[in-house]
Amino acid sequence: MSIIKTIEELESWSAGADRKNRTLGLVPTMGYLHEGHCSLIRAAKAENDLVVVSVFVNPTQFAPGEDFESYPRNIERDYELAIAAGADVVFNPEVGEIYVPGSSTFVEVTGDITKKLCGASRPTHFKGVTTVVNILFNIVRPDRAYFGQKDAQQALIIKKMVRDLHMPLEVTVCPIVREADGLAMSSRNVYLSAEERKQAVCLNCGLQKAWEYLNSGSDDSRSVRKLIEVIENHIKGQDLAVIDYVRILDGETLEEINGIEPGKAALAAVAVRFGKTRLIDNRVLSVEVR
Ligand SMILES: Nc1ncnc2c1ncn2[C@@H]1O[C@H](COP(=O)(O)OP(=O)(O)OP(=O)(O)O)[C@@H](O)[C@H]1O
Ligand SMILES: CC(C)(CO)[C@@H](O)C(=O)[O-]
Ligand code: BAL
Repeated sequence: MSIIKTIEELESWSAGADRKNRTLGLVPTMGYLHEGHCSLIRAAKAENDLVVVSVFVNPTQFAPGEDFESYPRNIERDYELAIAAGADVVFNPEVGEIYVPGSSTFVEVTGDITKKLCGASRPTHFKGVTTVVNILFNIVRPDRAYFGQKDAQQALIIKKMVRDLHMPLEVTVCPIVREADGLAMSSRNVYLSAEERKQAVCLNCGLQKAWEYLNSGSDDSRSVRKLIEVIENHIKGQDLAVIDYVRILDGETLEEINGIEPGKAALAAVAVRFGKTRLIDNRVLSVEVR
């Protein structure tokens, strides 16, 4: 099997793959694969007979001036890593294969869930994501699709889209895979200079400090305002870090909350720029019901 570039080739593979009796898991990616992606492929392989990994740098989720052109690409290496992790097929279409000439249809999830966090900094981003994910679902027709918790807001939005539109598949969200020092793996980490890379660990450390404060027993340990301050103060200690956002919101709806309620998950999410590189990370915060 080699890299599949067209829908026609994918359909002919699918026709020979006994799809009626075999389940298929899809792992959508933008390529430049790392261990985070491989963990999704392994999860897909454990639960399905067949696994398709798509590698497509989707232009509609990048705004003008963002890094669409310079996004790291290495399809040969991606192919090797995907197959080693258990993929049956790597689907790597050209832009014109996904977006037919004259294409003008978008799928958009509305409300707080797409407007907050990355939706505030990248207002057209999620409309591009939900549109391409929809197109990939229509082409591949998976039984299950796999996404990473690193992009927590994206995962919530896709789950909502699937629910709202009665899409006939299951969405699984896999845990964040981190480097040894705690930095969340991301294809964009390769943009970082040596000094930026060292300081980038502050996203995860700031989130860890919030977790520790939440469990410290202080009077204000459940206060969202205080926990945000804890994270911000930690990140501001790094001279190259420029905060885009630090927010703590309802873990399902991304609505505003004032405090962490027992038995209810909250999402602490951060986006931080190091030069031209924008990194994101998050942690689910919860306290036990007593
Ligand atoms: N560290 C990680 N752990 C778990 N899943 C991840 C991780 N990094 C990416 N993913 C997931 O892999 C899928 C494809 O992501 P993508 O190709 O954009 O990689 P990325 O490393 O997040 O890239 P970027 O640098 O663009 O954010 C998404 O569902 C994403 O959440
Ligand atoms: C889901 C996705 C592959 C859609 O282009 C992308 O947003 C990503 O890699 O997270
Ligand atoms: N994983 C996020 C894809 C993006 O930033 O466009």
